[in-house]
Amino acid sequence: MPTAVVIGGGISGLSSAYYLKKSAKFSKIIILEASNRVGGWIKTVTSEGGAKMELGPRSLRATGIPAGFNSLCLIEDLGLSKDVIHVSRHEPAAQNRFIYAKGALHKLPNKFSAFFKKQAPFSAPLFLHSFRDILTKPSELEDESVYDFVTRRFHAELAEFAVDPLCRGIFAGDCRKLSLHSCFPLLREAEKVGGGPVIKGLLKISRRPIPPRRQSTLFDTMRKETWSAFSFRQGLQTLPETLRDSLTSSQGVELVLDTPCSEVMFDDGKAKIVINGETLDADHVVSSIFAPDFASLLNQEQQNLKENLSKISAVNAVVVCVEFDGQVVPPTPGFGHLLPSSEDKAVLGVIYDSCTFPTHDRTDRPGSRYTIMLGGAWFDDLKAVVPSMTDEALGQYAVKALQKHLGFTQTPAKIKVEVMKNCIPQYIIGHENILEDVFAEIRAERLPLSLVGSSYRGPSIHDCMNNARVEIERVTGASLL
Ligand SMILES: Cc1cc2nc3c(=O)[nH]c(=O)nc-3n(C[C@H](O)[C@H](O)[C@H](O)COP(=O)(O)OP(=O)(O)OC[C@H]3O[C@@H](n4cnc5c(N)ncnc54)[C@H](O)[C@@H]3O)c2cc1C
Ligand SMILES: C=CC1=C(C)c2cc3[nH]c(cc4nc(cc5[nH]c(cc1n2)c(C)c5CCC(=O)O)C(CCC(=O)O)=C4C)c(C)c3C=C
Repeated sequence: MPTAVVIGGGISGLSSAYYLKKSAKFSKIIILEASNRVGGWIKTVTSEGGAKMELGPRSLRATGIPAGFNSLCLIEDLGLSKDVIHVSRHEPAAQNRFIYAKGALHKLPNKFSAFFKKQAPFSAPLFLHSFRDILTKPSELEDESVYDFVTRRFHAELAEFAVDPLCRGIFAGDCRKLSLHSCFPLLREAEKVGGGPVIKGLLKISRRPIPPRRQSTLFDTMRKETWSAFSFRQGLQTLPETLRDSLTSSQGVELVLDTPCSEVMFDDGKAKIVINGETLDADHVVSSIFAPDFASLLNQEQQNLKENLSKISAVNAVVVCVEFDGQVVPPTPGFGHLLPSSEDKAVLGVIYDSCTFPTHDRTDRPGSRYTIMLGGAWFDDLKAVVPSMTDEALGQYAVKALQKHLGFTQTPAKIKVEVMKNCIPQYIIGHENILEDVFAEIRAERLPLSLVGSSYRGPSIHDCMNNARVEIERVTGASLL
């Protein structure tokens, strides 16, 4: 009776368990979760009055095949289509994205004509920066930083005022250290297939037909209704909770909460997993936890693997969700604004939650929600300006930044602070080499081990779910979309 053990009950672990179950190749699937809940970084809290506060991720991007398509198929199969809420591409929350630079808010270009106008904080129309792209040959480098790539092919100004804040809004990371190869593989590929010009390469790639492997009504709806981003009526936590319910109501699946795995050993093609001092035998192990945390569970026999996995780093962030009484609106409605690191190291950006998903506002009376994100790769800079690092001091610091950026004089009625340790892995230059060594060793030693989760190939919820499917398809040989 083959048994699979999944370590971690975040979105990657739950998706892996779902696909393991779907494959019907294991008669027993055990999910071990250290905390008392599922979802990992996905965490929605509902305050009195019914307002939803997302303490981690808040939306999924409406994107195509394969990763976005995979998520919508899974959401549809879980019976969640009716619970999805979306922002359409034509709404201000999708059209208006800002950066706060040189002490003011600037709208990022959102239509073709905007590229031909000079728009602060840029010193020239953005189309001028595309000339260098046309004239620059492809790089021979194996990898380079995202910042170096953009500066080499376009302009340092684009790197500083657009790409630096973008990387803060996806990786909470520093684009001078992040790897182009691992963070934006499509841009690297575009340079290669375009023979230089990235714009030409992106056009070529976009013309490649990727036939869908199945039909999805929800995906068709997304396209027809031109969604930009989506969530769920009761918040993002609906997704892991529905996965949990689907799994625990299936035969042969066991979810064990409050149970950290403390050791993993491999012997003769099998695995032994230690929990609460007892040993569990498994035919296959799926680790969905942060790579260095998994490394710490391995013994000296896997010294090489331990060392390589420990090289993957992550950053800490602080999420401050605030709620005002009444209508407190930004100068222009939009998704939110990001800050270049040259503007403010400690403050990453602000999300205008009520503009994006007003359905999540309190239902008993008017209220307005915002989220301020702090720290990331600049966590030490945050510590320097908020030495006590108490929830109260962090909350006050975040509110001051919000008031300054948006010109508010009101103070929020509610402030919720969440300090998140190692919440977002950093794919720094050379990340792909580490992964190659790790996966080569697993193959060479025939370890019954799958590594999934945000530590490896993409931090978005789409990436986590799609990579889980791809890996379980590899292990089981089943087609699972
Ligand atoms: C602030 C923030 C905002 C984000 N915004 C977005 C967004 O808008 N859109 C988007 O797509 N993505 C976003 N992301 C990224 C996304 O949320 C994460 O990458 C994703 O949720 C990671 O899921 P995971 O299952 O791989 O890992 P985790 O969520 O870390 O899950 C791992 C689980 O394993 C458990 N665990 C740890 N150690 C053990 C052990 N020894 N034994 C058993 N269990 C263990 C943990 O308790 C946890 O539940 C955001 C992330 C953060 C932090
Ligand atoms: C507008 C302000 C934003 C802040 C501040 C922010 C912080 C932040 N984000 C992540 C991780 C991710 N965010 C992702 C998507 C995403 N984030 C923002 C904005 C802010 N993020 C937007 C507008 C989006 C949607 C992207 C789009 O629609 O184009 C993702 C998923 C990326 C994907 O490929 O789908 C991640 C991951 C962290 C860790 C963070 C600060 C702690």
